[in-house]
Amino acid sequence: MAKKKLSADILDELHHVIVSRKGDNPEESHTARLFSKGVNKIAQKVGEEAVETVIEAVGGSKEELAAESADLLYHLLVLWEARGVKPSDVWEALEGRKGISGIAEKASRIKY
Ligand SMILES: N=c1c2ncn([C@@H]3O[C@H](COP(=O)(O)OP(=O)(O)OP(=O)(O)O)[C@@H](O)[C@H]3O)c2ncn1[C@@H]1O[C@H](COP(=O)(O)O)[C@@H](O)[C@H]1O
Repeated sequence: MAKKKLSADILDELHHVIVSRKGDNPEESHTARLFSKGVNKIAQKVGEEAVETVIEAVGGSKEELAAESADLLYHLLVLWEARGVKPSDVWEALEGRKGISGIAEKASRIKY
């Protein structure tokens, strides 16, 4: 069987699953459990997953870095939903930065 072609579309699919878990039983769904704990706890989890990603980036294998990155993206999507941010809001922000050098953008922010 042909292997499914994976792309960032999977983030939109995951977002739909995350939204569908709202109000579900926290005993049966990790996502529902996170929502039941509130934004502060979800934000804390994102911070933990970010640290774990950084640890794997400097000392782990590529596979471990990819796995921790997946954990981070999942928890970040849950955080966005908990704060009412849609993935498309973030995609728009990225789209708006296309063609703008990060270095030039930073220089434009420096005030003397
Ligand atoms: N991508 C993920 C995903 N990545 C990580 N995790 C879970 O995140 C948890 C992280 O474990 P930790 O011990 O760090 O955190 P914790 O259990 O909250 O413990 P504490 O930090 O509270 O002590 C694990 O239970 C992982 O299984 C995920 N849980 C769900 N998903 C996706 O979400 C979908 C829906 O999941 P449910 O909501 O559980 O049905 C799944 O089909 C997946 O596609």
